[in-house]
Amino acid sequence: MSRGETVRVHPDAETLARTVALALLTRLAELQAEGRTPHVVLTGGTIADRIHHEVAGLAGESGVDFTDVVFWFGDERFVAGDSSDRNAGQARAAFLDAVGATQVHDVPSASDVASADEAAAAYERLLQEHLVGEVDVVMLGVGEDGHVASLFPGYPQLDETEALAVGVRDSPKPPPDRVTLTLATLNRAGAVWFLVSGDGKAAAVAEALGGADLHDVPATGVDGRTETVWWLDAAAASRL
Ligand SMILES: O=C(O)[C@H](O)[C@@H](O)[C@H](O)[C@H](O)COP(=O)(O)O
Repeated sequence: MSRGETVRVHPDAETLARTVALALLTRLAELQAEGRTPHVVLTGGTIADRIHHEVAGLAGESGVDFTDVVFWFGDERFVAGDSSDRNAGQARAAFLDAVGATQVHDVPSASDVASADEAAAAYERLLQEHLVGEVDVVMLGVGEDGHVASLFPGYPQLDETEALAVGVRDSPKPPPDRVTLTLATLNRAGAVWFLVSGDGKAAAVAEALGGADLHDVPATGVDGRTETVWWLDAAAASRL
């Protein structure tokens, strides 16, 4: 395990989602109390969606000013802007609209630009323009194959060292065309939170925490500068 890496196990997905939502709201409130504008990188996926809904339910009592939080996406499915597959659309529906977030940086869609590479280049420019300093919290779902964002085992994007965001073709998880932040960008975060639920992920979690090669288990390649937390339910932790 890296410096500052912790594992937090909760009995089930529901408790996990509620706990992560509360932790996020607490972190945002603390950062704002220090006079900072928090930057958060969101992820797609099922457990993230549950967490997002919990955030919407709990936001009112949190004291967080969501107009003063900047949201980014760790990856995006390269589909039409109005597709229900878009991580951005799902996050808006789950909580961003409900909490009144106004600073949400979407990855350009297939309705805006011609290719995932073009969308990635545009997102990189946005990051360069609006991301001063580091991201405060990066949230990452983890696939059964150990992928995070759209960084898949054996794929060349894992070795990208210059670009902040890159296009992905032939993704093993549909849809095939995607945009992802690179490891270099994800590793600029103060806190990295892995969000993992279900026994289908147990082997990937055990391998990542066991120090697998990042080309085999991409989650191994991401570490927060001050904190890396594996938020798990009991099923995802069952092989630890
Ligand atoms: O766009 C996506 O699909 C993702 O951002 C991806 O990295 C996701 O977070 C994991 O695949 C976990 O997804 P599940 O929680 O649905 O398994």
